[in-house]
Formats: sequence, C-alpha cells, structure tokens
Amino acid sequence: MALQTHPAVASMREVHWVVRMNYRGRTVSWGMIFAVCVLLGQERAWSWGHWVALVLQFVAYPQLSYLLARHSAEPVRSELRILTLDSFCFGLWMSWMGAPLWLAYALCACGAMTLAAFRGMGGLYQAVLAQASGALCGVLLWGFEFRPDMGPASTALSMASLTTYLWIFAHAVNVRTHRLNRIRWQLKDSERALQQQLLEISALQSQLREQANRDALTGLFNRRFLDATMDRELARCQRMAEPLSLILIDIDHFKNINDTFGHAAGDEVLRRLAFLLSTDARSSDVVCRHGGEEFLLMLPHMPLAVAMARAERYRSMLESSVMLIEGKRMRCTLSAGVACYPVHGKGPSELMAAADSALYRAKRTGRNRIERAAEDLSTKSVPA
Ligand SMILES: Nc1nc2c(ncn2[C@@H]2O[C@H](COP(=O)(O)OP(=O)(O)OP(=O)(O)O)[C@@H](O)[C@H]2O)c(=O)[nH]1
Repeated sequence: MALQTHPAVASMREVHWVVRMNYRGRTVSWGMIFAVCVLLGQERAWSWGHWVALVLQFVAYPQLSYLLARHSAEPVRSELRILTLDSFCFGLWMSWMGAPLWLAYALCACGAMTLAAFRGMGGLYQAVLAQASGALCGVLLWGFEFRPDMGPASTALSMASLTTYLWIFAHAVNVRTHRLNRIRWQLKDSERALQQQLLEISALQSQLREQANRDALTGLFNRRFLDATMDRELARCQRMAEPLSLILIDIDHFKNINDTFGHAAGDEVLRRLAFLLSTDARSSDVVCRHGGEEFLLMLPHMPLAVAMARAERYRSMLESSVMLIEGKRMRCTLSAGVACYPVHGKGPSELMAAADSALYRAKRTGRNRIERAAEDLSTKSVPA
C-alpha cells in the first residue's frame, strides 16, 4: 500500500527549505525561551503588559513571520529580513530584562549564528548591529538596567533551548548536505550516461557516413563516393602534373550467370570480383562498384601503361580461376576499358566517356579483353 503524505506535511514541503528550517527553529527553541521568560517573569513579578508582549513575541511572532516569508514573492530574501528583525527584538528583550546572562547568551548566539550561516561574516555583523540597535532602543525607552543573575531552572532551560536550536540547525544542514550529495551523484551518473550516448551517437554517425559511401553487397565504395572524390583527385594530379587512370570493368554475360546459376550465385560472383579488385589496391586507389555488374577503379598517379597491365592482370586472374559457388563450378570473364588523364580527357566526364567507349569496344570485339581509350589529341601536356 502506498504511503499517503499528510496534506499539511506535503504543503510544508513546498515551502523553501530556509523558511521551513527557521520556522522549526523558532517554534521549538523560542517555545523553550518563552518558558525561560515565564520562569524569569515569575521571579521578577512582571506586569500583565509584559506577559502580553512575551506571548506576542515568542508565540505569535514565529507564526506570523512564517506566513509572511512563505507567501512572499521572494521567500529567502524575506526570511533573511525577518532574521534581522529577530536580532533587533532580542536586543530589545535583553535590554528590557537587564541582560540575564544565559538567556542573553542564548539569544545573541542563535541570532548571530543563523544570519552568519546564510550570509557569512556580513550576516554576523548584521546580527550584532541589529542586536546592539535593539539594546540601545531598549535603553532609550526604559533606561539602563543590568541584572545578569538567573535562577538555576531558568539557566538550565536557557542552555537547553540553545542546545535544541543548535541541534535543529545541525540536523537541517545535515539533511541538506545529504540531499546535495545525492543530487551531485545523480548528476554525475547522468553525465556519464550522456557521455556514453554521445560516444554511441558519434560512432553511429561515422558508421552512417561510411555506409552512405559504401555498396551494401560488395563493401566497395559506391558511385556517390567516386563522384565526390574524382574532382578532388583530378585537381591534385593536375597540380602535380601527374597522370590519373580509370579502369572500367564489366563482367561478361553476367545475365547468363544469373539465369543459369541463380541471382544469389550472381551476387557471390560480384563479391568475389570485388575482393579480387581490392586485394592489391594502393591506399590512394578508389575501387568502386559503379552499378550492376560494372566496377570502376580510379588510380591517381598511375600512368596508362601500368593501368593497362593491372587491368590485364585482373582479366587473366578471373579467366583462369574456377569459382565453386554452392557446389557448382563456374568460370567467368571480364572486359575493361582504360582511360588516363590527361591523354584521354581533362575532366571526369570526358575520362569516364573515354573509358566507357573503350569498354564498349572490348565488348564489341569479342569480350574478355582490355581496351585502351582512343587518344584525345587536344590534350598532350603530360606524358602518360
Ligand atoms: N545477381 C545480381 N545481378 C545483377 C545485379 N545488378 C545487376 N544484375 C544483373 O546483371 C545483368 C546485366 O546484364 P546485361 O546488362 O544484359 O549485361 P551482360 O549479361 O553482362 O552482358 P554483357 O555486359 O554484354 O557481356 C542483368 O541481368 C541484371 O539483372 C546484382 O546486384 N546482383
């Protein structure tokens, strides 16, 4: 069964903790000081006017000040002002009673300590000043009187009320410290969780970036990545007066492979060729799946002759290898067109078109061949 909080306790919890703590301190320890004053009043035979003032100060005032602070727009500021007023009233009472030793000590200590706790040394000076002002007003109103003697019962009760007030204060500070520590640990835990999530997000982002540039079937770069890098690589080779070769590869009669062995077997052929093309690639080479059964290698700083030799190596390796896919032996061949900057064009589209027409020629002239692009006579600045 869930524990129900009493409405009075729940509404008290909504009050600012400074107001709540001082209310408790005032109600309990001021109640005890009230009892001390009653003893003292009996010892000193006070008039009824003094008894009324006593009830107003130590019974009514704590309740009124609590209501005032609680309903104020700025409860803490209002509470601190009330604390200053407390000290002033203590000064008045001390002056009027002739500063009975233990009672005066208890009042001064409580007033000064509370303000110092919230405002530091400034609060201490403020409390002392308020108490001195109260005492001075008392002297001006009723004249100077000094009667430090107190009976044993009122002395003991003064000590008890001071001790009780200190205990209430210490308890509130302790509860506060525990709560703050708990919040600090919760914040640390949240921060750790947040850091972890940020790490996961950045890992996911880089994974997404990588996936966006990769072909899902073969793991090679995709056309999107090639388009994004070709301009940059060509510009670099232009600056360095270096060649850049393109090898456009197409598997021969791939449709037959699909039709004979099935689409899954066709996929496996694409994966194996992708593996073959990337095994001896340099770090600067971009090996990509250009679409369907077409692959493109962009080879910066590679002259045409070397690119031709490399394409020929791939062709002969594929021709001579027998693939065992799903228990079936399979052979296939490739055709390729090779173009090179600057011999066959200056821009990406010219080079691509040159490689494509070379590939077309290789297909047309029997397949399982490597063809170099037709030379572009307008571009003859860097020898390939
Ligand atoms: N298994 C598989 N097949 C694909 C994929 N992408 C394209 N294809 C197939 O590749 C075949 C390409 O056929 P074509 O363009 O006629 O060319 P080809 O049969 O290789 O003939 P040539 O290129 O003229 O030698 C088509 O049947 C497509 O369905 C793929 O990701 N996986």
